[in-house]
Amino acid sequence: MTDQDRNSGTARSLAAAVGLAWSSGAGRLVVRVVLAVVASAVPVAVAWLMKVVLDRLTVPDRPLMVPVLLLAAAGVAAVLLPLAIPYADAELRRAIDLTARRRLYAAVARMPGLRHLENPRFQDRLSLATETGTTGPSEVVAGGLGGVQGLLMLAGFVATLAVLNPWMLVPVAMAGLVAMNGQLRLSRYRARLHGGLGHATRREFFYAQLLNSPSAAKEVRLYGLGGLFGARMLAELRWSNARRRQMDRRELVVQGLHGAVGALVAGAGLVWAVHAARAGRLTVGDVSMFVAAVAGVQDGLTIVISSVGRTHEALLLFGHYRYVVDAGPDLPEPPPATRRPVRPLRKGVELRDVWFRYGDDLPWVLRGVTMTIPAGRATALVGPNGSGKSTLVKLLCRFYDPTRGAVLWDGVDLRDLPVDELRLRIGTVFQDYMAYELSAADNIGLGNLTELDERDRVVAAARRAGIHDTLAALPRGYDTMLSRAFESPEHDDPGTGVMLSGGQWQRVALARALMRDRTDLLILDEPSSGLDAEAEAEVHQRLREHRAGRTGLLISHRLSAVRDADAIVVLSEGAVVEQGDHDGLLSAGGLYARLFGLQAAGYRDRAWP
Ligand SMILES: Nc1ncnc2c1ncn2[C@@H]1O[C@H](COP(=O)(O)OP(=O)(O)OP(=O)(O)O)[C@@H](O)[C@H]1O
Repeated sequence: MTDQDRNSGTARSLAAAVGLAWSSGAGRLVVRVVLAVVASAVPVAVAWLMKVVLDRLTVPDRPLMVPVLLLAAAGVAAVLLPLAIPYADAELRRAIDLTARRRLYAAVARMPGLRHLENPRFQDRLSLATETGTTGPSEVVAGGLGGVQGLLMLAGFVATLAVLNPWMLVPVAMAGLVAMNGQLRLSRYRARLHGGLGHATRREFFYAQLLNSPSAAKEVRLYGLGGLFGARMLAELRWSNARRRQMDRRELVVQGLHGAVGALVAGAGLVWAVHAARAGRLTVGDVSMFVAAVAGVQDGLTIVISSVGRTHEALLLFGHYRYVVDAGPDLPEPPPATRRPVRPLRKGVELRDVWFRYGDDLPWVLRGVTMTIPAGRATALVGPNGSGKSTLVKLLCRFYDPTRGAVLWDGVDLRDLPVDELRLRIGTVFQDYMAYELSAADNIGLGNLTELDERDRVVAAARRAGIHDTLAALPRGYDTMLSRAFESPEHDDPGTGVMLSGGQWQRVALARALMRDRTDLLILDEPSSGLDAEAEAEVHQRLREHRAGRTGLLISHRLSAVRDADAIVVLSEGAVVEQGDHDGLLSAGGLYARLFGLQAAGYRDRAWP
């Protein structure tokens, strides 16, 4: 990246950050600017008033009351401003943070697919955007206002110094320029460091979560993984600390040099002022103001330099936020010319020579899959681990587009259909379904937001999934929290939360998908893997009744569950290797027959002691 690109990127980030601050609360921003201006004027005013008071003190009968009263007023302002400014900053920060988060999460929610979210590089930038990006604009504003305040104060004292001894300005300005350059380099280095730490920080967080999470606790304890994960977490932390230490040392050197040069300049100035006063060229008031002016210039420079550094660094980090917010959708919208409404499924969903891989540098997962899920029929998809079944589900829900080939809804390419309309017509139980730490009713109702609060619909879905009796018997029925993570202070209240078993959770997830029973396509990816034999048979019986006349795609490794499907498609290494009904596939003697034979033998022939 050239310096020019970098500068224009920083300028765009600056404009975006200020725009965001303005739209979050113009009034608060104006108040904060006024406070910055007043805060910069107070020290200059105090220095001048002090000079006036001292000079008048040495001459009898000169009126003193007005400058003394003004000095007292400036003193009150000097006490109140350091309290008011952090308060105004915090108010501004809260408002900006709210807007920044709203925009960030809206941008992520606007990504209809999974390509961005499943990309580790995007995840790194997203975690940086979440961690530092949302505070970026308030940092930019606070840093910018600090800079304005420092600059105004600097201007006042520079003018004062110019009146007393213009030559003093030369070393002061040189020391300032050197420090400013050092600070800019430091902030660029610090932002690069933050960017480089993103991955290590995520790994560290990942290990910390494993050590703390109740869901990982069983394996962590049984396999004695605590020490290993702890050591790996600390290794990530040590690695990040080493880089942070390097940064701190650079900062120490640059800021130490700046401070030493500043102190030398101030010392030399003081020697000159004392000599000039002795020689009668300066009054006592002049000396007092000179000392205040040199200190003020140094302070002003320090404020400007650190504000520039802080703003610059915040802008560079804000770049990650802008990257995520501006990333745009990860699936192309259908162009208006070819965009078609999603009609109820009449013929079926067809995959036509579908090839797919997750990235250009990754292997093919689907290799020329051609198959049809006919409307009103139950189709089963089976195949060994890693053969691409769940990936195919992702394409059906249009989380990804095929790399080659097409998925057609009644002959219309999914890419020509509005994705949100399409998804309203699909109900899915994913293999890695979610267990929301919410109430039982919410866990089911989330499957259809328009009916979230319709208890009878929620109960009907729970009945179909065979989980109604369990949920109705909970301490607060459907309003019981399915989690103990947010236990209320009334610890002995059993209604605060319960834990479900794996199979019960699976039924809840199934009920969630069944909330969309008016949809056209029901996809069940391993819906019964956690159920006991009786429960599985019962759920499949219910699903058979529910499926009657509907379009369904059932994925299961338990071939007994798919044997009565209208058609069974067998996938192996990303390709369809056979399809037909259960009897036809058995007599064909291919992969399906072999897998079915193995499972059946497992039940039949095992000799138990
Ligand atoms: N997000 C992803 N990024 C990269 N590769 C992926 C991703 N998801 C899945 N894969 C790869 O795609 C291949 C197929 O995975 P998929 O989950 O579709 O198989 P499956 O047939 O559902 O397997 P199983 O029966 O074990 O559930 C695997 O090799 C897997 O590593």
